Amino acid sequence: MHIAIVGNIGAGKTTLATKLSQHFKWDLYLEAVENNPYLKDFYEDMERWAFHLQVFFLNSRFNQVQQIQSSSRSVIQDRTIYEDAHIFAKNLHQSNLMSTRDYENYLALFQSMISMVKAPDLMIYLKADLPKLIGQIEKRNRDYESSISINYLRNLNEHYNTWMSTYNQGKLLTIDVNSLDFVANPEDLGTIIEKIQGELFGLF
Ligand SMILES: Nc1ncnc2c1ncn2[C@@H]1O[C@H](COP(=O)(O)OP(=O)(O)OP(=O)(O)O)[C@@H](O)[C@H]1O
Repeated sequence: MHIAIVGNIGAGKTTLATKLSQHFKWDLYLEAVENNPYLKDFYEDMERWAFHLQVFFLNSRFNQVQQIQSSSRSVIQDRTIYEDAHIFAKNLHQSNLMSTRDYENYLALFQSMISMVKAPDLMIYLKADLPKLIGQIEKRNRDYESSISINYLRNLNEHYNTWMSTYNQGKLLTIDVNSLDFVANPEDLGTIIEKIQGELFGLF
């Protein structure tokens, strides 16, 4: 079984994925952040590094999906290959930070790869408004994320809402995390676990 958590920067995907993997004894697949050779440069100059970063993420996510698909164990994945293309690359192109030539080249590569990718059995969308996202990005205080603008986050959120409203490739559970704190409040985590159980094992 393949469960994936999707959502904007700072939505809390990594934290929730870690907690769910412990609770359900699922294997955990995180994003390659520490050894990403482009992320820091990208945040300093998006236009210069957009294409390089997107190709890196696409390849790393594709490798991850292949591992997931060949595993016989249940897994939880932090962010999907769909978000790279439908959210991040699309936004960079629309914001004139990636040229049409590079974007089309990227999309052709994505199309070749996606034909080999099976959608997750359950997708969990962590939906958060800007104040929540900003608060969590500030709290974790990663050096390279200090240059993220409100506008960038807002655009990404709009892309998320558009993409999620048309997603039809599998089960989707949307969780509004604006007023939840699944780190400080165990009952908030309990509510989320119940919802997931309902989706995965419920009768209807
Ligand atoms: N395709 C992409 N294009 C641009 N930036 C990306 C892409 N995929 C991931 N990132 C960025 O890489 C970093 C990954 O960090 P991390 O794995 O902690 O995820 P996150 O988005 O911050 O999620 P969360 O806070 O919900 O766990 C973030 O700054 C994220 O936005």
